[in-house]
Amino acid sequence: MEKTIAVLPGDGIGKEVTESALKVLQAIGRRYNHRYHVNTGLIGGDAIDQKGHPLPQDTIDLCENSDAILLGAVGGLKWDQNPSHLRPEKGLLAIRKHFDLFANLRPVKAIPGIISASPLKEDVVKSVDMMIVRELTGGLYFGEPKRKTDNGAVDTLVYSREEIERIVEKAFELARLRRGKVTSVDKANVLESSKLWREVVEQKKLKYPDVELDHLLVDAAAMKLITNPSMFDVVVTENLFGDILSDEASVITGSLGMLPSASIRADGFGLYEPVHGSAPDIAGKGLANPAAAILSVAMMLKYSFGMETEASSIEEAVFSVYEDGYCTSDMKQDGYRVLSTSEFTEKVIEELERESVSDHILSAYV
Ligand SMILES: NC(=O)C1=CN([C@@H]2O[C@H](COP(=O)(O)OP(=O)(O)OC[C@H]3O[C@@H](n4cnc5c(N)ncnc54)[C@H](O)[C@@H]3O)[C@@H](O)[C@H]2O)C=CC1
Ligand SMILES: CC(C)CC(=O)C(=O)O
Ligand SMILES: [Mg+2]
Repeated sequence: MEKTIAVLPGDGIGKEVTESALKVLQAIGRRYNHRYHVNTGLIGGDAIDQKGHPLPQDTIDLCENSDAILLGAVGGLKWDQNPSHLRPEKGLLAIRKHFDLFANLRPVKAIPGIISASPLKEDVVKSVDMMIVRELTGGLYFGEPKRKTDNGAVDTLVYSREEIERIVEKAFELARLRRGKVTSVDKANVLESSKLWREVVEQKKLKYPDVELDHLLVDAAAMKLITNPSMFDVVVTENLFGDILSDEASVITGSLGMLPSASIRADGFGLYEPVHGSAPDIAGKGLANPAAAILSVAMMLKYSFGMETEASSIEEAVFSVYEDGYCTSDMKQDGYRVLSTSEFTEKVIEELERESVSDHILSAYV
């Protein structure tokens, strides 16, 4: 099997964790005899500095000619005072819109082997396994008018029925493959866009009588994520709410550095990136947890290439490192040895290669 991957490291720790992700991807290639052709492109602050645009045309061309996109993160203090069109984040929003990557999947699971890294009580988090489905190409981040003057500013939260229908359909379909429950999160007691959201969800429900549905207002959902996170199977919500709730949900795992994401469209083409940002506060120090980027590779193999076995082997390898008593500094626990980004990555690769040997031995007998 051969695939071409566009790799966009971006800024800050995006570069560091993408390096880890690529090492694991090549280890998967060795283990399963796959060939991954990697082409690297510029996005975000680096692209502004080198090309004068947060998403240069040659990066778009590179991605158009690839089977999937792996992205690190964008942003940094250096560009925070830039005019809006020259902020790194615009590059990320632009690539999502360009490729119509409307469905952002953010899985949140308790991490076996280091449950205690969560600041929440073990009996609250131990069985958590949710999928946050965030609408990614509409809402407040893209609505017009969007402008600021000295005397005021405006952003516009707009959704069409079709934009809501397709993300809600995705959520119900995913719920059928999981535990059969959708929780729709909105602010229907105030926002007109949420009132339409809730109407569409109720209409879609009629097509999925086998799927359980409940609605939560976003403020109540934020509270439930802490008090009763295991109530959630699939959570579907709009762009801004999903952005905020997924960072909050990362607490359950013990670190934002654990959360991968898939941003996909109807034909399965996708962009895979950690939920976290460029973390300028720890960039360049070898402290970044690469797990989110590594698990994003697993999501790419699963959602864009249908390689469930290969995806599971990455997840098992990551979890094994924690079970063996290792972690990165963000998950620091008594009794665990703290590893640097590269040391943690090497441990994951060792686990993948160890499993490979055991597969080989097993295949000799079955
Ligand atoms: N997808 C993307 O490219 C995103 C970009 N950003 C950008 O990132 C920059 C920094 O934003 P922040 O609000 O600080 O968010 P952030 O997600 O970069 O960091 C938040 C906190 O989590 C920690 N953290 C994040 N990832 C980590 C990892 N892998 N291992 C260990 N610790 C980790 C950071 O050290 C920081 O204390 C900004 O320019 C922002 O616009 C923010 C979120 C997502
Ligand atoms: C530029 C931001 C919207 C990135 C972010 O926070 C996210 O996608 O989670
Ligand atoms: Mg975010």
